[in-house]
Amino acid sequence: MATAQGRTPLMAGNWKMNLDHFEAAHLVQKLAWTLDDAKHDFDAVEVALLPPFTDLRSVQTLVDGDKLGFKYGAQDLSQYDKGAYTGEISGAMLAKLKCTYVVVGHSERRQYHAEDDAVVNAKTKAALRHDLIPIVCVGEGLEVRKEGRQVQHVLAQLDADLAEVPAEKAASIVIAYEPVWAIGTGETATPDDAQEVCAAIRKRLGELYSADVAAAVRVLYGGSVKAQNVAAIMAQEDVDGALVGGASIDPGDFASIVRYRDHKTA
Ligand SMILES: O=C(CO)COP(=O)(O)O
Repeated sequence: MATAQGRTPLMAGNWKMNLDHFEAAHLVQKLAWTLDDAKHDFDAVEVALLPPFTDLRSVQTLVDGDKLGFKYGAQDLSQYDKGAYTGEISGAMLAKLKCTYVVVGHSERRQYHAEDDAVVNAKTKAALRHDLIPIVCVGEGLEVRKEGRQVQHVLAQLDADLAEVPAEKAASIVIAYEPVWAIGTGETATPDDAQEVCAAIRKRLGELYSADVAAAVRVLYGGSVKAQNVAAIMAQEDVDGALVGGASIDPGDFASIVRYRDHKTA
């Protein structure tokens, strides 16, 4: 069952640099048991696991072998397809592991690895070359938010990150709005804050591409999403899912987030 807007909600767990491959297998199994107990319909609410690179093979083996219903992907990729780039992982390697998604331009990559919009754009195009769905992250820092320039800031990132991405590819992309000040801080954007920027992103996609592309693209919110706040955020018209950090490595918490439709909203 899609949202009222016809888009399938996506709950994506960004494990960040947590869990080795043993721990990954444990989490996947616990999550599978919990969701199976709740008879979760993966077609109604898609669930993506985004573990560290070293866990991907284990996650793939479990998910594919036991037909668990999860999608999975990586947290980053190289902008290059192959060659002398020590330490990098290519889109082709991720595609070979049957990854569906790859996160691009997470604020932690931008901040700690000096990835600018040109790099994020190159990585977005690299993902698309290998038929991976990029989850392109955008979001403002606290200073920008205090000045009330969040929409302007995020749209400038979006324009640059999607430069030269053709319309036929753009419809499959996922955009994640992650205000930097709300990541790992316990601070959550209010549902209205999330809606304001997610709606602006969708409007811009309409301007850059077409009304059809704008209507098709899923826009996620990320930043301290928890079982307690997810339903109110998901009730917003232009929010199609969540990119969850901390709460995604606890099977009970993440299962509860995935099952947000069971929650009572105040
Ligand atoms: O960065 C995030 C997901 O990519 C959000 O992290 P938290 O949910 O831990 O705030």
